[in-house]
Amino acid sequence: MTSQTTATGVTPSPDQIRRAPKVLLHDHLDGGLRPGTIVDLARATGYPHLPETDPGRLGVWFREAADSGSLERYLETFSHTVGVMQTRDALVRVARECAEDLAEDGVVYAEVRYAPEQHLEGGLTLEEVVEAVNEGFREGERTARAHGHRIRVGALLTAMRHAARSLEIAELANRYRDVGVVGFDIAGAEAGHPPTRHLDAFEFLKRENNHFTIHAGEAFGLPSIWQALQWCGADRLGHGVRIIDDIEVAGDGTVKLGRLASYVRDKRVPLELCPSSNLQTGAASSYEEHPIGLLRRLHFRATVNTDNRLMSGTSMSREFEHLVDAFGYTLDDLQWFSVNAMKSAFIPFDERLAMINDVIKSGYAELKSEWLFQQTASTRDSSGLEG
Ligand SMILES: O=c1[nH]cnc2c1ncn2[C@H]1C[C@H](O)[C@@H](CO)O1
Ligand SMILES: [Zn+2]
Repeated sequence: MTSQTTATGVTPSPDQIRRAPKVLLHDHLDGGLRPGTIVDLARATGYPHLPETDPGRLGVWFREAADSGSLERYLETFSHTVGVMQTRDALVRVARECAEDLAEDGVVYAEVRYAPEQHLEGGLTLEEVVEAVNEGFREGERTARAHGHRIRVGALLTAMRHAARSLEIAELANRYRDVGVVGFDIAGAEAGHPPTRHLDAFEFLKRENNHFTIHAGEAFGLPSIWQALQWCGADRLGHGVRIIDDIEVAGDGTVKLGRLASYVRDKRVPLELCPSSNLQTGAASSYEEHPIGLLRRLHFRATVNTDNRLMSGTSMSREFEHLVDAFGYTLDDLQWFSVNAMKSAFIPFDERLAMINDVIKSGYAELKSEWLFQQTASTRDSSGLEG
């Protein structure tokens, strides 16, 4: 694909997409390990259950096993990544590499989530887990900077929705809120595990003026989104893609929003959309048919995310590439998604504003101006003015 103009902007090349400043709000630490690191850690920690020990084949195994059409089967693959993340050293390394990989991909701000309760089998306490991951993120930010990339990473602490530790994890997130943790989440199989089972955790966080997102509207539809917003008070929706069920598009193209979809749009509720992940779990059937196209047109607060880079063999750049191919998005569209995501981050308003004005808008302006100069040069060449 080469860069070209459209009426509304510039269609970006893969290289421009990689260099564009990107913001990632929904990425799982235990869904983004490098295959080679999983093999190393399994060897170092004596984890005997890996389905493959060659990194290349292991990467393929994760993508294929996760490509099942069911969220429950998709989630089974995490037993191997979580299985090798049970020591302090493993957690520091995985978090450091996560920050490095995101920075290398042009992500300038990321909120990365994980469930501390899943990393206690080697004898770590919840606090030791959080401190190890924070240390890894700080190291990764430093090594990224040494390689010429700037990234800031905040952690979201996830509680598993089938378990009963959400209040404890919410309290943990609150204790570490000014030291690396920016919010809270619940994840895991959606059907049969409504978010309302965790009301005490959400009410605690609201009383503390803290932030949280909820995985909702992925495998289960509108009732899950409604509960997450109207019972639990979620600030953002993890996925939320099934809000599309409350939007009717008539044959003549007119669009009618139901009450819930109107609320989500009117209140600017951020949707943490994850296109590739949705294709694997069956929440969408192709990139072209993914609801993000309509949601972007209707000006929902849509954001683009990776969910699990290992299981989907993806990155932020690849997610953007898929959308550029499917919907003809321009640099202006990618900037719109990035600004939407930055507006929706859980860090303070003044810091979000500075990221938008001093990093994101200026980064996209630079990419757009590059194109302008290339065009000018080739126009002058072909007009013979240079001769
Ligand atoms: O897309 C998802 N939906 C629900 N749960 C998920 C998804 N991706 C990962 N998880 C779960 C599995 C991980 O072990 C856990 C914490 O990151 O979150
Ligand atoms: Zn997720």
